[in-house]
Amino acid sequence: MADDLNKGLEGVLVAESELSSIDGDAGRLIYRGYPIEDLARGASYEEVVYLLWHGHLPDEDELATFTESLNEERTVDEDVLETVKQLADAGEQPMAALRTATSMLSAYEPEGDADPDDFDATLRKGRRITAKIPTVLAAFERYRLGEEPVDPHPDLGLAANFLYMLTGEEPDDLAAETFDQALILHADHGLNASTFTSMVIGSTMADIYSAVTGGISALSGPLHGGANQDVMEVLMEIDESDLDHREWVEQANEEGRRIPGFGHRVYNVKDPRAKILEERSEELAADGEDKWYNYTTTIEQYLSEEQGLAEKGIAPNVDFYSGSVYYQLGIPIDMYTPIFAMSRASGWIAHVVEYQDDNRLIRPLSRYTGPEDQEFVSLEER
Ligand SMILES: CC(=O)SCCNC(=O)CCNC(=O)[C@H](O)C(C)(C)COP(=O)(O)OP(=O)(O)OC[C@H]1O[C@@H](n2cnc3c(N)ncnc32)[C@H](O)[C@@H]1OP(=O)(O)O
Ligand SMILES: O=C([O-])CC(=O)C(=O)O
Repeated sequence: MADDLNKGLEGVLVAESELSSIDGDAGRLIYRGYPIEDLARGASYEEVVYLLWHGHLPDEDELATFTESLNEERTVDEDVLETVKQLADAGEQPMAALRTATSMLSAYEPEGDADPDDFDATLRKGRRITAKIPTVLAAFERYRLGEEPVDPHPDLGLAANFLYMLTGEEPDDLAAETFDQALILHADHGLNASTFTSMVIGSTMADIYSAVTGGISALSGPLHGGANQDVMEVLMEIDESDLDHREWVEQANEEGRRIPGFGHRVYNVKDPRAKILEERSEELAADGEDKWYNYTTTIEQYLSEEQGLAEKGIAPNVDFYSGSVYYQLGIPIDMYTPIFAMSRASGWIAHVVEYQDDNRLIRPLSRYTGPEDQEFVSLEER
């Protein structure tokens, strides 16, 4: 066993989890047994977070209490906001600003001294993190526009409140519902790279702020959460190019460029979340500008069928359609990956608590391929 090399831990089973399950051949995703389609259409993000953290869908009283407790935690300490402003003024990327601010939030955590195996306390901390991330991100956006942050709206849910704090205006129902759905779709996805990162950190019995900060770091890369921003940038590059979008993709292919938003370690068919986001993108396009939706569908058709990617099991992932959805909601492009983090934080927290409850330090092996028996030579004689 120790001699088998599994680069990228591909196909390696390292944990048991009751949180989410993916059937990569059927294109099926469930959270605690509920199909993602049902949750996206019927639940709110708050209900899904409750489901992930507490094991069942909340009844009305449970949801009201949970929502109120999240809403009460939305305010962020002035010191953290001051740092967020400094980061915005310095031109920091929003994902990096979120990483720094999330780490700083722990200094203002009222239960900072709680034992790491006090899982109720960890979930309360997780609630504070989940409630404050949207406030941090919206404040960052306001500061870099030279404006003051907008205070959280006590009567709006997490999704609508984020859009409100970003723009100062209450979103319409379509925007609020679409964004809420997007958050549900991104909340959890098995042992993806950022969740695994959080779990590795959690397996040392480190605190949840460290685990979430690590998750944000892992999510930022272009092979993972960073792909949603890349998709939109590709669509804009196509829009500005003299080539039509099929020719552009053909040329990119010849240059060996990978199209972001395609391919997945687990799915061999179209990601079920991409299907839902495609529908939302179409709906938003019918209400406004349709070129982004048209680009994505034509590119999907071209790559999947004419370039044969579908046959090779390379299909659109969740990031392929989220970019055009967020663009149509008026969200700045470099906020797309932070929004992914805003949602996925709930999944990281759920996995860390689940894993720590039956913890085993995560510590794999590497095969040494360096030299043996080197003769040490002192610095003066080298
Ligand atoms: C939320 C998420 O994290 S979803 C993923 C977001 N990331 C992206 O969208 C970035 C683009 N996609 C990729 O880079 C990859 O598909 C990954 C990293 C997501 C998954 O990759 P892996 O499981 O490691 O697959 P790997 O990179 O080995 O690719 C397997 C084959 O598919 C091809 N392939 C993978 N992605 C793409 C793509 N976007 N476009 C064209 N071909 C691709 C590879 O060239 C390779 O082909 P080959 O076997 O002929 O060499
Ligand atoms: O599961 C993965 O490898 C990538 C991921 O986070 C997702 O698709 O949501």
